[in-house]
Parts: sequence; C-alpha cells; structure tokens
Amino acid sequence: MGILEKISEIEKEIARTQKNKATEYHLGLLKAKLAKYRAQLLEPSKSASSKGEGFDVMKSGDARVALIGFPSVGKSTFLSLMTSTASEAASYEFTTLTCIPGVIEYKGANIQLLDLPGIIEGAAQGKGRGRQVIAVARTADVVIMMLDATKGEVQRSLLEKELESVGIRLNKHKPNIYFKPKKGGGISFNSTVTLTQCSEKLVQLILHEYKIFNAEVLFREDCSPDEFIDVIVGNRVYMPCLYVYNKIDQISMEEVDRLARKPNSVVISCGMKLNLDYLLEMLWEYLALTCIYTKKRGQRPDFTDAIILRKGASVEHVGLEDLWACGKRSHIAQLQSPLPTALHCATVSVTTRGPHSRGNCWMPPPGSPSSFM
Ligand SMILES: Nc1nc2c(ncn2[C@@H]2O[C@H](COP(=O)(O)OP(=O)(O)OP(=O)(O)O)[C@@H](O)[C@H]2O)c(=O)[nH]1
Ligand SMILES: [K+]
Ligand SMILES: [Mg+2]
Repeated sequence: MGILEKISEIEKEIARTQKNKATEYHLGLLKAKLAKYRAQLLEPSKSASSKGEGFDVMKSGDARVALIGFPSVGKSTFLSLMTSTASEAASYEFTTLTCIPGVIEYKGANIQLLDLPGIIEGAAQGKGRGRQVIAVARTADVVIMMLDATKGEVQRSLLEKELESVGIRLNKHKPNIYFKPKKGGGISFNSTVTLTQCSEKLVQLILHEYKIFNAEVLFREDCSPDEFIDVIVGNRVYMPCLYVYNKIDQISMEEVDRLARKPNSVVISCGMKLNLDYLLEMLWEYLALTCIYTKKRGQRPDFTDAIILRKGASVEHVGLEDLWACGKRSHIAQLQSPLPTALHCATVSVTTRGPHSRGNCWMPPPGSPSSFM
C-alpha cells in the first residue's frame, strides 16, 4: 500500500470511530500514525527535486507575506494594487504560474508580498504547483489566505486542511509542553494543569508509536493529543494568517457584514478599492513589527528611516551587532548603551538578522525571556 492509501485508510478509520472515553487511546494512536505518514509525504521526493522547479525568491525587506488562495480569487490584482509590481490578472484560472514578489512600503518598513499560483484541493500532495506554493508559504511571516467572497466557506476549510496536513498551524501558538528525549530512565510524565484531553497512558502510547521509550514530558497547558504529537514531531510552523474576502462588490451588505465579523478576517474589493487601508493596518498588526526611530539630540526623529524590530525578544537582545547586521550602520552611534529601555519594547528583536530569525518569535509566552533565534 502506498503512503497516500495508508493515509486515506487511517483518515477513514478516524472518521468512522466514535469519539468517547473508550476510543480515546485508539484515536490517539491513529492520529500519531497519521502524522507519521504525513511527515513522510513532506520529505522531498527525488522526482520532485529533479524537476528543480522551486520558486526561489530571495527574501528581502523586513518581513514576508505570502498570498495563498484558490485560482482567480484576485491575488494578482491585489499585488498589482498594493505594490509597484504588475502581476498579470485575468478571468481564467491559473493565470499566475510562478512566484511574483512585490514590496509594500508601510510605516517605514518594506514588506515583501508574494503573489503565487492558485492552489486547489490536493495541493499538499502535489496537485498543480501546490507543493511549491506551500513551501513558499512556510517561509512567510504571515499568510494572507485570499478568498472569493462569492464562493462560500468551502475554499477556506479546504485550504486550511491542506496547510494543516503539512504541519502549518494557522493562528495557533506552540503548545506549552516541555518534551525532552533521554538516553534512559523510561518516560517521566508530569503536568502543572488539569488535563482533560490527554493522560499519562495516552502520552506513553503515542510516544511508543514514535519509538520513544525514554523522555521527559511536562504539560504546562491542557493540550490535545494532536498538539502533543506536534511537539514530538517538531517541524511545525506556527503562522499568523489573515483571511481576506475579496470581491465584496459582488455580494449583499448583509453578507459583507457577516464575513467581516469572522475572526482573523478582513473584507475587501480590489475591483472597487474598498477597505484596503484597513487590511494594511491589520497586516501590520499580524506582522507584529515595531519601528524604532532614532534621533539626534536637539533634532526631530528621522521618520523616513526606521529600524524595524519584531516582537519576540527583550531589548537586551538588540545588540549593536544586530543593528550592524540589519544594515542600519548609521544608527549605531546613536543607539549606544545604555540602550533606550524606555522604548516600550519589552519584546523586540531585529527582523533582518538572517534566514533563521524568522517565524520563531511570534507570540512568545507572556513574561518569558524569549530569545528570537
Ligand atoms: N468583481 C471583482 N472582480 C475582481 C476583484 N478582484 C479581482 N477581480 C477579478 O478576478 C479575476 C481574477 O483575478 P486575478 O488577480 O487574476 O486572480 P488570481 O487569484 O491571481 O488568479 P490565478 O493567478 O489564476 O490564481 C480577474 O478577472 C479580476 O479582474 C474584485 O474585487 N471584484
Ligand atoms: K486568474
Ligand atoms: Mg494570479
């Protein structure tokens, strides 16, 4: 049996298994198996890499935003509106066949916006350019999931499922579970909260499924088996996602109102240029960037040249090397220690430190002295 068949068998079994106390372990195990096979799907296959058709677009600017959506929802129209790059838009599906980068300039920051080919159901398993598109989405700081307001909710849940299946977790934080594999000593299990979804026995079963027999596990949150599996597997990406309903010029006011009230959602019309400013504000919030403007004594701050900092590390982490690395050398002289602790940046770090500084610093647990690496 191939992996896809195995996955579909397990999915079917999960679907037909009633959810109750008696089936809890069985379901937990099935989910562990499912996650294992999906991980294998993610491993780059030889045939795919030999085609060499990845969308290698250089990261640039202070943050990266990927446009994900079904064909013809208006992704390219949006890119052409918001940036000075023109991306071909047309009324037929799959107009865009590659990754097209543009830059949004906002509050002194350069936000790289990536237009991508439309994706459809089955994308994660390689349909169309699905895999490449999703690979780019993984590298983003925020995903904009663009939806056609006239098409209902199906598209949204289908795409969520695609991204979910390859380990992208939308608008969720990393489960607060301490997990450390050990050389010996069996499994030590503890929790600081009452657990309603997992138990010691289930945790052990899941670990055994992954051939882990020695480990330290500490639940600091009432997590589900799925979340625990995410922690074991480890290569999950926790990504803020903004759901953008485009083409609201085509639907009734009542419908617009309903969509606009959904969590993490913004309604727009590229065609009539409606609500685009608000979308930008929301995007800025989701990127969680902070601007620092430096000023010389006796002069006004230079608002044209901000140092863009990201939520996720304390101000002590913003060292001179960081400023050096992000190319704002002119600021170094002005930002010497003592560092300006009054900047109201309890959690800041430089965004452009390199490829590894991305993604890990979104929503640190409150009060934690999180580093951004
Ligand atoms: N009515 C209406 N039409 C729009 C709006 N935005 C885009 N369109 C139209 O929708 C069609 C598809 O737009 P594209 O920008 O090509 O869509 P896309 O998502 O990039 O499509 P693919 O590249 O094929 O995946 C075009 O005919 C656009 O003119 C809008 O706000 N309202
Ligand atoms: K199109
Ligand atoms: Mg397009």
